[in-house]
Amino acid sequence: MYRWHAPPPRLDIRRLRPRATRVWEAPLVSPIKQFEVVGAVIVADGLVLCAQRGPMGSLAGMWEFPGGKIEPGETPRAALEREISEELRCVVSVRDQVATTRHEYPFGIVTLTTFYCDLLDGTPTLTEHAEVRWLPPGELRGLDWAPADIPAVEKISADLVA
Ligand SMILES: Nc1nc2c([nH]c(=O)n2[C@H]2C[C@H](O)[C@@H](COP(=O)(O)OP(=O)(O)OP(=O)(O)O)O2)c(=O)[nH]1
Repeated sequence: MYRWHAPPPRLDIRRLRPRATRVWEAPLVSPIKQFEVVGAVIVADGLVLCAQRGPMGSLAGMWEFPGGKIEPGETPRAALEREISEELRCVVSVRDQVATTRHEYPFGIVTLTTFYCDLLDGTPTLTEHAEVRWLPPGELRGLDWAPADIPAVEKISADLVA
């Protein structure tokens, strides 16, 4: 007696789905760290305060605008007032924003927002920086700035150089 056999189902590779990756097979990729940072462009008597980072840690020896990371729940301006009080032992009032830039460093991505500031009280005192210098705006470009700061340095030079 003739028996009809259906042909075996053909393998359709489009229907093959990769099986779910098991946790222990997932690639070990740590997320890129992100830092929200504020910097103070303190201007007094036509001079701009520049600060050199200490010899240890990230961007050692490079020049920056004093400041630091914004803490959770803090506004950028409040963070800047706090950082300047902690780092330079003086009081500033925060004025207009200069620039916001994002730079990818080997250790993470820094989004730096800089503000013009007035010095209200105190004399900048070194607590963690190697050095501070008051420079005319036209001389800012001569320092070895942290890469995230370059657009702000350009903007300040354009704003303040007569
Ligand atoms: N403060 C400051 N940090 C800058 C500037 N440009 C720039 O790339 N950075 C980088 C350096 C650091 O990696 C990061 C800020 O970290 P920080 O160490 O100064 O911050 P912080 O005072 O909150 O430090 P910490 O308490 O976490 O130790 O941003 C700048 O103009 N000012």
